Amino acid sequence: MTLEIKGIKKKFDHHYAVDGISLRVEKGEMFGMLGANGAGKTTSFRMILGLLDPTEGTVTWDGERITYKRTHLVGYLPEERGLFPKLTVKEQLLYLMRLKGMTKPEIMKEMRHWLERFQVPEYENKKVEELSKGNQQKIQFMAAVLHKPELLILDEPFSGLDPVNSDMLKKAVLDLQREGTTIVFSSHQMSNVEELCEDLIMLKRGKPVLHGNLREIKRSYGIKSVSIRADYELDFIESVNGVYSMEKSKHGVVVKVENENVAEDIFRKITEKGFVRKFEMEEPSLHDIFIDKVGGDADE
Ligand SMILES: Nc1ncnc2c1ncn2[C@@H]1O[C@H](COP(=O)(O)OP(=O)(O)OP(=O)(O)O)[C@@H](O)[C@H]1O
Repeated sequence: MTLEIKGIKKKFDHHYAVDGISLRVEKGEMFGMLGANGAGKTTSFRMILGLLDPTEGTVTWDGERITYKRTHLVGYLPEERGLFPKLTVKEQLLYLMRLKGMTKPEIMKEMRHWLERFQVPEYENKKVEELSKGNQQKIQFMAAVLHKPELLILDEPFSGLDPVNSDMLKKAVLDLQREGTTIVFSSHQMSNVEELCEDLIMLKRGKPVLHGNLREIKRSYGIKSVSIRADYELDFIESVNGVYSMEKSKHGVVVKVENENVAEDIFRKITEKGFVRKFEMEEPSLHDIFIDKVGGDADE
């Protein structure tokens, strides 16, 4: 079972919100979709789910388009949360999950399982409007997973959650992946993406600017960060060719360099001056890569 996206584009009026995305996500994979606000993530999700027709290109799950007849195979946590505030959690989930083809006993069993898991069993008969935003999100998440979808699309699942709830949800997402669910999610929090996904795509104004395996992307990414500590003045490093920036920290300096050769050059120069207490090269964080690739479009 594979999610296969081939050359999708979506044009609104005169501009392309999504402009040529192709990717494959294999069964059981966790895939990250990144981009600044307005980059085209939600529009892509809607096309994957068949809620929006692509202007060009195709999306298939297990070789077929996702039409309303196949919605029981997919789960969706939309960015704009869409629960009915006046219904109780139970009424809400009974309504939504029946649309996915589940029976009442199945829904009740799964609902109680998830309410226990999220440590809110007492919410069953509470109205949604009585719950905090974070707890409403747990219910919305349940509405995306109760029917055990094969493909799960999560649009900003961790936004607005406190660290405890965020971890709880992360664990749930990882367990679903372990059970074989294929998951595509978006997040503006790069640490979540680093923690969860193996492969990702980064969008800028609807176009992919990076695509592939996270570890591979980091390894092959030119810019590295070098942390240096020595017993003498290091200001001269700033003027070495290929140095992007230098920041002083409590224990030395952190230098961003164009590539490994520049780091080697710096290493040679400082060892000529005397004893080096620390010289450590780090791969860039996804946050750094995001800022570099998406640049002015990001409001992070
Ligand atoms: N129905 C629509 N009609 C016209 N323009 C739209 C419509 N939906 C989205 N857009 C535009 O398409 C672009 C991409 O929007 P989209 O919501 O997909 O971005 P996003 O990456 O999900 O952003 P965010 O991180 O803010 O959620 C934006 O410029 C948006 O204004």
